[in-house]
Amino acid sequence: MIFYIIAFFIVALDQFTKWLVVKNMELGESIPIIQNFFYLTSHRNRGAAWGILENQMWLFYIITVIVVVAIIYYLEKHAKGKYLFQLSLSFILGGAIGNFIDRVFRQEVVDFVDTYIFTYDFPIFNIADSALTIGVILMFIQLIIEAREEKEKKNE
Ligand SMILES: CCC[C@@H]1OC(=O)[C@@H](C)C[C@H](C)CCCCC(=O)CCC[C@@H](CC)/C=C\C=C(/COC)CC[C@@H](O)[C@@H](O)C[C@H](O)CNC1=O
Repeated sequence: MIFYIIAFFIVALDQFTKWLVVKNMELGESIPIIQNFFYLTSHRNRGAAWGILENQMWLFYIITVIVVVAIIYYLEKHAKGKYLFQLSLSFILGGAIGNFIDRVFRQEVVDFVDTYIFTYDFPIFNIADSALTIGVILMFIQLIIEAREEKEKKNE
């Protein structure tokens, strides 16, 4: 249950920050937070990461619904007791729902985190993307731990 609450807070934080950006910033406006490193830039994306599959909204609805159903199924059936796995699923769930709300009500995703990693202007993203990426990383860590445990069991 706690993991649905985590997902809810991620959605709430994501939607609140996007609302602030839409309400207080012009499209394309950029506010330097840390010169040459971190800016708040009001941006919209009609695609997925790096703007791929632009305007394929139905594809995004289908993928997101599959992702959400799969996560709830795993949280209920296979992730009991594996807290890192459950945490990764709640982060991915929150991120997917956050961007889904944008896609349904705005037909585009609001992005505002604009970082320059060295000179490369990394794609502008949002809280939902961060939660998705953190969730994906945590899931990889969980899978590596499980693979190690399997190996140790075999070696015993
Ligand atoms: C993060 C997933 C993208 C997110 O997927 C979603 O919504 C999911 C729930 C639904 C999609 C239809 C399906 C995912 C397609 C897979 C994908 O895309 C490969 C992802 C790689 C990823 C490692 C996991 C790298 C990093 C990305 C970025 C940096 O993220 C910190 C760039 C984000 C900016 O391009 C920003 O404009 C994106 C915009 O906000 C819309 N966001 C989405 O489509």
